[in-house]
Amino acid sequence: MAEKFKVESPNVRYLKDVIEADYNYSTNQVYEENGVTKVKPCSTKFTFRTEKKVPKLGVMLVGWGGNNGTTVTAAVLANQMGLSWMTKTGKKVANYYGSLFQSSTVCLGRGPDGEIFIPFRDLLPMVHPNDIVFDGWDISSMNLADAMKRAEVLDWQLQEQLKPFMEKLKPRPSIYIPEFIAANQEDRADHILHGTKAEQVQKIREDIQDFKRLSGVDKVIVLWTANTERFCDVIPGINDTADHLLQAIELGLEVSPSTMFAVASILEGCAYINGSPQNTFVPGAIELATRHSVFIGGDDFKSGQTKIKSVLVDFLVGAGLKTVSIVSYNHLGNNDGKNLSAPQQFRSKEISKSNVVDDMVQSNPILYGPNEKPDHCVVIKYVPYVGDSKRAMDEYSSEIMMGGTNTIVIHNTCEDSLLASPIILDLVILTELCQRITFCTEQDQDFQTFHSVLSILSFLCKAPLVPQGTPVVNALFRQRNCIENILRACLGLYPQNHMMLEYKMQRSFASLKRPSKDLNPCPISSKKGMVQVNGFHQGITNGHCNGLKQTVTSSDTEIEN
Ligand SMILES: NC(=O)c1ccc[n+]([C@@H]2O[C@H](COP(=O)([O-])OP(=O)(O)OC[C@H]3O[C@@H](n4cnc5c(N)ncnc54)[C@H](O)[C@@H]3O)[C@@H](O)[C@H]2O)c1
Ligand SMILES: O=P([O-])([O-])O[C@@H]1[C@@H](O)[C@H](O)[C@@H](O)[C@H](O)[C@@H]1O
Repeated sequence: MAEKFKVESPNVRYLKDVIEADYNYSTNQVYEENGVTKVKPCSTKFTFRTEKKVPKLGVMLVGWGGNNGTTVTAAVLANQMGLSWMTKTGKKVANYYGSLFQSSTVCLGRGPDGEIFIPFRDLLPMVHPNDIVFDGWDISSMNLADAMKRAEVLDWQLQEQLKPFMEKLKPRPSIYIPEFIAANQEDRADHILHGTKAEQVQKIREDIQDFKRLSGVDKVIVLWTANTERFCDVIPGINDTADHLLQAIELGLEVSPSTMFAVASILEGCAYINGSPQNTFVPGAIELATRHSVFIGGDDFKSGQTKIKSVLVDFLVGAGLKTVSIVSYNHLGNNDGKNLSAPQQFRSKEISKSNVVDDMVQSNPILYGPNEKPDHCVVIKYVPYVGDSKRAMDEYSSEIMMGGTNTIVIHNTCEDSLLASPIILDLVILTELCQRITFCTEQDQDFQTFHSVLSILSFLCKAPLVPQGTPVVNALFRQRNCIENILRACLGLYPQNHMMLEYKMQRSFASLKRPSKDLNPCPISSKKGMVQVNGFHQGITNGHCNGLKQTVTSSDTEIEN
């Protein structure tokens, strides 16, 4: 596929199969010396390689018959076919709103007419969601059309159009261990595998092989969007190492269904993503993924209430306002809410929803003493009538100057599955892209992949899984910038620093005119040429051109706008 744009740089090479880019990775190392805090700017030269060929991607969903599984499948089919449908508020058209890659943009840079934005998905060759082939498993035997109806997420006119396609999709029988999810899920479980744990893991592996063979996809990614499980105890000798975990499965000891799926996926060389909050990735699973150089990621889609929290608290603490109380309440009536009405399953979710402000709080010792953190209360109630339309109510109280208090209250109603579905797409598309990226440094010239624990997925997860000993970042825009800047680095492009110095100087250096072939396309220094407007030094006020002709002259070029 032809590139959407070309980076004009001697550091970027568009080769037959890869885009190769040299990139200076700049950081600032801080250390104490003789009681003095010292900062040392450092730069490491990376060379990135991104394979240009986008594969045919297969995605196998665990929990395919659930609200998220049916909704994301239906959304892709509707977009593939360009469906539209009538509702009481008028015509609706299939789209991918809520997807970082499909519906947000990145700024390439600035041209004579201002900043140039492109769709995030155009930054590097990526899988388009319309091309994804779905398959999966569910403990419920319902075909996807009936399951979509059961989910009560999508408008009926759309469901009617999709029914002939969705009813052909049938989940594969799955692993069911009752004590890991709420007892209220039992009446749903009519489609389960039997046999030993080892036999069930083997069957899941065979399912993956079967899907690959029948669909002709080039690669498969497995994603858990089944119900939230209770946490698993990490037990030495059982799941603390890869070998112990494999042995525990052979011996039929305590291993959760989600971890069994993870093992099966890893052994099949398939990336595995956990969209729920339970601790699927016990140490043995992480070691196994690392041993097999397979990506794993999670935990728990960051879709609504928590996403807002990871922005609002970042803003408050970053603005020097001391958030002292956070209460996050929500009720919903879908099957997820029903499963979460059980204490152990709720506890898994409470943990993932509660830790999301830790990094922001710890970033500001002016406001917070050691180990001091805001009161933080998470409440989830199951109210069947509201279905997938989650009602979230949040209250944020912060201490402000001179003993004042600021309280922000938010009410947020949304179809939970319509927030989660685009996140599922972003998770698998970003994971697949990362499988095509390798890099080396001047000091270590053997090309390597990202670490098996794919922490770049953090933007999409409530409880980011990161390599042991590395920092957990929850602040949403730091997470988003991480993704954007890594992808920009694969193109030799600098991060957006937002300094806009060229517009804050008395003697502008920026070449605002479209760089012609004989002009040095890079900004050029100017020895003279104050910003003059008809002889007067005048800026542009309030973002509006003052209507006067502004001419900036310099030794090499004349800029006129
Ligand atoms: N906004 C969101 O919807 C959102 C956000 C974050 C996390 N999540 C998590 O995503 C998961 C799915 O959410 P949902 O709304 O689709 O729930 P859901 O209950 O509608 O779907 C879950 C599906 O998993 C199936 N299932 C349960 N155990 C299984 C097993 N062992 N193997 C295969 N299938 C199994 C169930 O039969 C059901 O069809 C939940 O864990 C939820 O907490 C959802
Ligand atoms: O992502 P988010 O909106 O903060 O959290 C959501 C919870 O509020 C909701 O109760 C639960 O059912 C969803 O699975 C999701 O986890």
